[in-house]
Amino acid sequence: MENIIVRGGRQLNGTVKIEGAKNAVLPVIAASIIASKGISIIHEVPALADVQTINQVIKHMNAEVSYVGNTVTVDATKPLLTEAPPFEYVRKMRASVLVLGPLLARYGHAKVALPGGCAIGSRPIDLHLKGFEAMGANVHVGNGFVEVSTKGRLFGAKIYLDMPSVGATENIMMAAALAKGKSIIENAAKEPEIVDLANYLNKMGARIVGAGTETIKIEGVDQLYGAEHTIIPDRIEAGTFMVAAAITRGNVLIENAEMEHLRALVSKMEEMGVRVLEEKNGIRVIGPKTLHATDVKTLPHPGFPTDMQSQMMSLMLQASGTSVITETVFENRFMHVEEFRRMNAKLKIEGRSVIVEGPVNLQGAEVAATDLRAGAALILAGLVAEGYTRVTSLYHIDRGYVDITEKFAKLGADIERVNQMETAFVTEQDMAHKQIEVH
Ligand SMILES: CC(=O)N[C@H]1[C@@H](OP(=O)(O)OP(=O)(O)OC[C@H]2O[C@@H](n3ccc(=O)[nH]c3=O)[C@H](O)[C@@H]2O)O[C@H](CO)[C@@H](O)[C@@H]1O
Ligand SMILES: C=C(OP(=O)(O)O)C(=O)O
Repeated sequence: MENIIVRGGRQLNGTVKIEGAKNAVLPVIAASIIASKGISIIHEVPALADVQTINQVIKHMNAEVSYVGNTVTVDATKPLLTEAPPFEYVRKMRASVLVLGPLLARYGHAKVALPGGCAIGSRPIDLHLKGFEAMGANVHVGNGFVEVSTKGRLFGAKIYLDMPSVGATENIMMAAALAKGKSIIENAAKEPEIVDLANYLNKMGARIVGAGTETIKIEGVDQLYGAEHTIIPDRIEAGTFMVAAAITRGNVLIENAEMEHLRALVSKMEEMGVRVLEEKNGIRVIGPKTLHATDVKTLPHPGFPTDMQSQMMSLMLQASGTSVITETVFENRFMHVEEFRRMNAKLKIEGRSVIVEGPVNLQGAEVAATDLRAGAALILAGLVAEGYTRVTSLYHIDRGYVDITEKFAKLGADIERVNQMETAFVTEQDMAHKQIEVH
């Protein structure tokens, strides 16, 4: 089993290049199977475990998929199976449910293992299913599966989402693209990844307007075709490196980062005293001598992203004063608090908020990545902690970050990915002891 070991105290400087967005590429690859003619060529695909999983899912259904360099090519023109692979895949990655909309619209049937709960909350898919029902589908849930079917074509419908769910907006938008007539999604999610998916669907021949606003209008068409598309940069990977620059008081150019996608984070970082500059190729972040405390509440886009909540907590731990971070998107996304405490963090959970007392002298410790962003946040804390931090459960981090160790090392961090058996030390003292033994 592999771990990441980081020794704190190095300032990060230089340039880091941001990959294509995980949360954009997964729905785009899922959408590619809606094309009954032509192939799709998708560029800037990040080499993530989640990308391998979604590729496996659509391969299992009979799509031909190749992944060369950063380009995925999908040929879904052969008849597809409408039953997605077993729970194993949905357990690994909830985005597997995004094949429901395309299959239902193209074949009038889809069956997928029902996703279970996960470390950040229960994450139901009721809003996806209500949307399909409004378009005329029958929904059957039983024996751990969800099955959706319709006799003829789906028909266009007006769908109001109780909350602006990203996945529900995507699934409904894909299904509506091939439905008969006009659909309207109200209270739709406005994330940049929704816009990216709509742009790809429109290149395939769909007629979607309003993506990125709370009302999306979709005029259904009879057929969709493969198309070429380039995935937008990953705003959460960018945000993670922005925090890395700030927390180490470094100076880093985050290449490809899109200011427009990062407004909420930038404004909070500026409030904390961080300098954030828009440059031609991306965003430069310069860490201040003193970080100031602030309050943050996670919200659907354009609010502060829940996927940056744990990384922001790392930064708050270094800020002077009391910060409050409130999670409103997921009901259980504070698993990292216990891990931060192992590093000497002073954190108090009060309902959906965490009170952060800073600045604190973080101490290296063995900590587990409880989800992918928590894993990244623990590395960030490790960058400024005294001594060695060992981060375990790396499979979470690998779902969402390409070469994270190498990228941090290139910026000057003392960080290494090791086989657990090779290096048993976790603390400075242990390390020193080990060196004495060696000499
Ligand atoms: C692959 C992907 O793009 N993942 C992102 C996506 O997840 P995902 O699409 O799963 O997130 P949603 O926006 O759907 O979830 C937001 C909230 O709505 C609730 N909900 C959602 C659907 C539903 O049918 N019923 C329901 O109650 C969820 O439990 C959660 O509390 O958006 C989240 C919120 O920005 C991000 O954290 C994830 O990184
Ligand atoms: C929660 C996340 O992803 P997913 O929805 O794929 O679990 C994330 O990217 O932070």
